[in-house]
Amino acid sequence: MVRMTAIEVNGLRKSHQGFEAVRGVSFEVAEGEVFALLGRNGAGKTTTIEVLAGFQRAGGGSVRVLGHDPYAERAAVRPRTGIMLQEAGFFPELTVAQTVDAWRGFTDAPRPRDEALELAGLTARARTRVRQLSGGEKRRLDLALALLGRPDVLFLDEPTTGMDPRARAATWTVIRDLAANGTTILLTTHYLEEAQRLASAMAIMDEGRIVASGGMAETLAARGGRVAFRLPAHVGTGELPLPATVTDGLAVCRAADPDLAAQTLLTWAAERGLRLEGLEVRAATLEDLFLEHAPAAPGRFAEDARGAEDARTGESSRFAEDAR
Ligand SMILES: Nc1ncnc2c1ncn2[C@@H]1O[C@H](COP(=O)(O)OP(=O)(O)OP(=O)(O)O)[C@@H](O)[C@H]1O
Repeated sequence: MVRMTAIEVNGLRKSHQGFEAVRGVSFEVAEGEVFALLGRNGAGKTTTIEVLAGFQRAGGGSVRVLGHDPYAERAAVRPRTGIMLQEAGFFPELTVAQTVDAWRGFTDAPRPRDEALELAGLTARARTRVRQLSGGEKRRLDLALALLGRPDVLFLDEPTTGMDPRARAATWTVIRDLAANGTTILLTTHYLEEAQRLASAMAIMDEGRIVASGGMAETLAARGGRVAFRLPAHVGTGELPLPATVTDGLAVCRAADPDLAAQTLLTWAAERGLRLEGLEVRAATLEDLFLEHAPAAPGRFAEDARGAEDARTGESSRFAEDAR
C-alpha cells in the first residue's frame, strides 16, 4: 500500500509580536504515522501545531494537512482533525459527561459519549465535576474530546503531562491503536522515552529550527551507543583499547556497535586481570540525541541537563517498568 502524505510543512515561518518562534521548518508525516516533534521549552513546537491546526496563519512557507491549507481551507480540514492543546478551556462546574455532551453538540457524527469516556479511561469519573479532576484526569478529558470526531489527523501537545504511569501506558495504547487504524498523529512531549516508544519518525526543534530529524529506528541506529565503566585504579585513559572520555572516574566509550566495544574492553581487562566495575552497555536513546542537539542554555539549566544525563538510565528503566 502506498502511504499518502497527511501533513506537509515546507519552510514554515511564524512570528509572535516580532519574535520569530518558527524559522523555516520543513517535515512530512505519512498517513497513519506517529510523528514526534521534540525540543526544549520555547523551541516552537506549539506554534507549529497551532499553524497546522489552522488556529494561526503561516507567516512564511506553506503547510498542508490532508492536502489543504488548514487556515484558508479551515472548513475542509477542521472536521477531520482532533487537537489536544496544552491548556484546555473547560467549564469547571460541568461534569465530565456534561462536558463531553456539550462538545458532541459541536461535532459532526460524534462518537457516543460512553465510547469517548472509555477510550480516555474516564468512565468512572463521568459524574465528577471538571474542577474536581486531577491534572492527569483533565488531560484524559482533553483526549476524549479530541477523539470525539474520529479524526483522520490528531495533534497532541504534551498529551500525557501529569498522568500517572498507568494512565500514560493506557494513553500509549490508545495512540498506537488509532495509528494502526490509519489516524495520523503528530505529538509533542518532553518524555523522550514516550516519543521513542510511540513515534516512527521525529524532528528535534531548537530556537525555531529543526536540528535533527528522520526515522526513529534509523536515526538511533546511526548514532551508535556507549559503553561505560569505572576506570580501574592505576590505569590511564591512553592504556584502554578504545578511545574514551573519563569524568569523575567514569570512562565512556562511544561506539557504532556497543556490544562489540564491550567485548573488546572485557577481553582487554581479562588479559590484565582487571575488573570493569559498573560496566553498562547501552544502545543510543532519544535522550542522548536530544541532549546532543538541543543543549541547555548556559546557567542553571545546563547543570540540570547534566544531572539528567547521569540519572538517565535509572529513571527511564523505572518508568518503563511502571508502564509495562
Ligand atoms: N502569543 C505569543 N506571543 C509572544 N510570544 C509567544 C507567543 N506564543 C509563543 N511565544 C514565544 O514563541 C516561542 C516558541 O513558543 P512555543 O510555545 O511554540 O514553544 P514550545 O516549543 O511549544 O515550548 P514548550 O515546550 O515550553 O511548550 C517562545 O519563546 C514563546 O515565548
